Amino acid sequence: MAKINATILIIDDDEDVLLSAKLLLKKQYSKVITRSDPKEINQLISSEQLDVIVLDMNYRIGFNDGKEGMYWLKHIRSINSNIVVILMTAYGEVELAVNSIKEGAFDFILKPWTNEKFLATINAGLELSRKNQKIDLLKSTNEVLSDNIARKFGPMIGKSSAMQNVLNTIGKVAPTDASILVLGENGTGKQHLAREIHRLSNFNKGPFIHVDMGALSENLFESELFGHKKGAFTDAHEDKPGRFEMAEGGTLFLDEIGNLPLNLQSKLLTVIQDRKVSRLGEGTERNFNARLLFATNAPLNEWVAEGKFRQDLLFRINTVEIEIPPLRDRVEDVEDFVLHYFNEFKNKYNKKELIISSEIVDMLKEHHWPGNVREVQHTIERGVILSDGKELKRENFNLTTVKVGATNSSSVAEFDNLNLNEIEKLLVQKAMDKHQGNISKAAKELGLTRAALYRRLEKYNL
Ligand SMILES: Nc1ncnc2c1ncn2[C@@H]1O[C@H](COP(=O)(O)OP(=O)(O)OP(=O)(O)O)[C@@H](O)[C@H]1O
Repeated sequence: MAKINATILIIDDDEDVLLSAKLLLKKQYSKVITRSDPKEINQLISSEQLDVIVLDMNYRIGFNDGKEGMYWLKHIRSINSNIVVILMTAYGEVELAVNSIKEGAFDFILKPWTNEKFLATINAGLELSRKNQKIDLLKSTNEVLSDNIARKFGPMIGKSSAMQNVLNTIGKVAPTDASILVLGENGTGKQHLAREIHRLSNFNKGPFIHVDMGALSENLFESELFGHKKGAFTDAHEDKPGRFEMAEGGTLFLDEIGNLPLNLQSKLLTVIQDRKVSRLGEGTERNFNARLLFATNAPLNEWVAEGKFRQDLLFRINTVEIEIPPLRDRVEDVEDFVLHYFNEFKNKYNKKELIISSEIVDMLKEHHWPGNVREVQHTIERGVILSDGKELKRENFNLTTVKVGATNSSSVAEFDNLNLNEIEKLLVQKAMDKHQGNISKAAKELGLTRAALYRRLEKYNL
């Protein structure tokens, strides 16, 4: 029979005990170390990858109060709480052993032991030790991934007075527990701001969990947000935590909150009020402790009046409301965005010699940017890719939408008599025609996510 790959340390001052334990365990496990003096623990913990330590409770002749065993148990746990400690105790010291479990021992083995029970206890301990190690690994992986995502979002750009006001407000509210509702058109940077609030908050050591309500189908909302128990519905093949649980100790960002169906709005309200969640199909409630942030580009106040959004929920989520102005209303920021993305993409596409003239920057400053910052990002990326000389040229950009200030341009005339919704509909239609219904290409051109474009197609019946 193949041995289990594990290192077990046994410490007991009785050489007979050590010998018989070693004879039994070495048939099962790849490495079994025995020591009679617990003082060697420190050195062994640093030199060996220990999975389980089996520790006697008493070491000095005549002493059987178990104090030494308890001391070493606490000591091991303070150095590495992933190592599973199993205590060995003689008949009559069971009460002591039970106390040791309160101090973090995994279990105890009564001397003299039966081999079967001894092995079963060690195997169970080993399983826990493996789980502890896996959790540690996942925590580290999670930290690296979160860091990578945060880097992808980059620095906060916005020297315009409008953005300075926004940043000033978040500086004040980020360290509080207040729920924040971020408003703004698509691509204005709502998620970017939510991440900045998380960074400045007291929850910044925890995860940032983003839920795009616009991308969830109606029957998935509940289980995504609150989790489910195995068997709660046909596809629930295993227990699964919801996003509320995943955000524990961090921030839960519910994006496009306006997309939450009415019946779930009341459930969300109860969860936020009680700060408790229960998984679908499960009776027990779990407390949650996470910062809640919300965002939408929907006119929630109008929706309340139309009965599409619950007023009590709106009051709960908008303790502080922050509106990010569209980019056309903070033209002072355009140049910084252009240069930021220009540097990013010329590095990415290995065009380090490429330059951008002030004429091109001025041209870009005049553009209306209906897709806001995301449109700048995509426009510059496309421009850098299409450029072939040393300098970005006008023709590398395909700016066909309204130009601010270009009063005699035909595109302005075309939009002159339309309201914002009609212009949006026209732009969406144009992009869809141009790309023959290809959602990804049209979304990219408009500076929208696919989900955001789908919502508009639905809204305008296109
Ligand atoms: N102030 C800013 N500084 C730097 N980058 C920004 C800023 N605002 C937005 N961005 C960048 O613009 C892109 C779009 O921003 P984001 O996804 O936060 O917008 P959004 O309002 O949440 O969009 P949507 O409503 O479509 O979900 C992201 O790449 C983001 O990093």
